[in-house]
Amino acid sequence: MSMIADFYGGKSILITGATGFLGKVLMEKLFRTSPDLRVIYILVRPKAGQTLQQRVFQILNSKLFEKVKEVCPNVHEKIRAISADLNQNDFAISMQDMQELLSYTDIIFHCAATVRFDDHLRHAVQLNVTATQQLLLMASQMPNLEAFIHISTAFSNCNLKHIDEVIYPCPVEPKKIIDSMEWLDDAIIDEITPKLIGDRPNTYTYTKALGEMVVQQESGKLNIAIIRPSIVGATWQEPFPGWVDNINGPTGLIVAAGKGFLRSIRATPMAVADLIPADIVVNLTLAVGWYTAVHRPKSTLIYHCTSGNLNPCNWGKMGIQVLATFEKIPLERAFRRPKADFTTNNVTTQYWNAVSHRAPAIIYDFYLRLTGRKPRMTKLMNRLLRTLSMLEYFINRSWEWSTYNTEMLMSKLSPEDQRVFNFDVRQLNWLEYIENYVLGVKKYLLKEDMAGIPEAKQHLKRLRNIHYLFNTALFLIAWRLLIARSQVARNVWFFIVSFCYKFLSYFRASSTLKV
Ligand SMILES: CCCCCCCCCCCCCCCCCCCCCCCC(=O)SCCNC(=O)CCNC(=O)[C@H](O)C(C)(C)COP(=O)(O)OP(=O)(O)OC[C@H]1O[C@@H](n2cnc3c(N)ncnc32)[C@H](O)[C@@H]1OP(=O)(O)O
Ligand SMILES: NC(=O)C1=CN([C@@H]2O[C@H](COP(=O)(O)OP(=O)(O)OC[C@H]3O[C@@H](n4cnc5c(N)ncnc54)[C@H](OP(=O)(O)O)[C@@H]3O)[C@@H](O)[C@H]2O)C=CC1
Repeated sequence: MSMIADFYGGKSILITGATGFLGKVLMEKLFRTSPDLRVIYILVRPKAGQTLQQRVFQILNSKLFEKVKEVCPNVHEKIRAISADLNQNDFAISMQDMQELLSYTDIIFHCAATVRFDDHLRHAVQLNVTATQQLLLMASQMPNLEAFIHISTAFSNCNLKHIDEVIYPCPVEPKKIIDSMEWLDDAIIDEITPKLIGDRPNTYTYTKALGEMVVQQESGKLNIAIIRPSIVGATWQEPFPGWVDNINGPTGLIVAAGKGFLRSIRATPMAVADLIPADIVVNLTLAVGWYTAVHRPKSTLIYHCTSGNLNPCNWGKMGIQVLATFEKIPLERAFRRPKADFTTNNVTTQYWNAVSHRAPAIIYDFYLRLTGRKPRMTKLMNRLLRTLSMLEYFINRSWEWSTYNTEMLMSKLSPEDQRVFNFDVRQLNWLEYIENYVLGVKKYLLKEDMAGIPEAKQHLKRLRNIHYLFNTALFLIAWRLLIARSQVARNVWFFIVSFCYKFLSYFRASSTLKV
């Protein structure tokens, strides 16, 4: 009998960010392990021309929720989508919905955030700080609330090398930042952003750190915990291996490598790749929800959900396994054969960017133009290079995260809960996980059919032949130009040709003698 699954039975749970990558995996696990929960309220905004209902319908009818429908056939009755925009005052929730939320919510999982690294500070503060503050205010008016679980990131203090499960204060108080965002204009905000974020690489990590401070300051009498996952990757085991549906973190680069766009990446192969599968994050989150509500720790506990100190993998190992998987199971219609390498300094990075990224894009766009089509590869390549430059900070450094609270929690779980809500990253086999991750990218993100693999392999063979042909032509042109200009080159060429001729004459003579 799982105590955690039992705990969520009959509960009304509020999830923000439920339409996001982590939010969906969280909802799925909740429904699957506690089908008798009362309701899951999700705060959703209409998006991309879809109504709330259409968004929920799409989620519930996705592959991710197939198992849920077997154990919880009335899942659509247990999910209550509430129209909300976290950028608005009171989240633009109707009075009636607000009343329902305040009266019934037992547990809150706050996952919503902007995870864009380059978001404007005003927007990042609004979502990652102000919205968190507003949600805490709402929570403080909920008479039945048992726990408030805030999802942060292990990189909120990435300016430090060793990070403990504590909140590190930022120099400027979050309240001051929130206030100033109201009256400063965009130009001034742009100017002060580098000063405010200091030695953090982007507005995302900075505002997530401010968000944690707000949680600490506004906790009041609430029962709160903070979870800090590192780089969340595809699922490891549940509901099935390799599920992923967005291009954040390493996923976008895996796609780019598989399609042959990404040929070189500035990374330190030995730096720790602190990936953590989404299902591990979700299992820890649910265990933390249970522990916080039932054991009511005296202070706000922070849980690191990281892999580096317990079962480290590095970018080198990951990169090799990604490419090895693409050898066996290539993506369809690749631009070039998947072949990439790490560079370690600025000069080689610039060189390979010019030779392996920009030049092929220009040549391909030239070909598109010649054939009357719209050029697009240069634009796409510039986007990839920009993304690479944004991610570089995280793939050239290693961090140490202590995991005392996470390990303490593991020891408090019953053997059954340790099995059902497994967040022990030591059991993960990286090579197997990465292979499933790559397969998941192909199947669930790109929605490619496995039946297309032979054709994808054929396509790669054609690309290889084009590559050989192109290189031979390039060599011959270069050589021809050299011969025309240099006596030494002409002499070498004469020597090679006469050597080959003599070699062939010798073989012809000896085979004639044998006959
Ligand atoms: C020896 C062998 C070597 C072999 C090497 C090769 C193997 C390769 C594998 C190795 C990989 C190593 C990778 C390491 C990556 C490390 C990542 C570290 C991240 C740590 C961060 C901390 C973790 C967190 O807490 S946050 C969560 C992570 N957040 C992110 O990842 C967000 C990052 N992204 C951004 O900030 C932006 O997207 C940005 C700035 C990078 C690019 O912005 P831009 O405006 O240029 O583009 P977009 O508009 O954002 O998107 C372009 C395009 O993509 C579509 N899109 C965007 N997001 C999504 C999405 N979530 N889902 C689906 N589609 C998305 C978007 O619609 C655009 O499409 P269009 O068609 O052009 O409209
Ligand atoms: N992915 C990762 O690698 C990591 C993530 N995290 C943290 O985990 C949490 C979840 O991240 P993840 O699932 O990857 O992120 P996603 O970008 O996939 O999801 C973000 C969620 O927030 C919602 N949201 C954004 N803006 C608003 C708004 N104005 N009103 C209502 N909802 C909004 C999105 O809704 P919509 O669908 O409408 O856009 C979406 O549901 C975040 O707090 C993030 O900081 C921490 C470490 C690593």
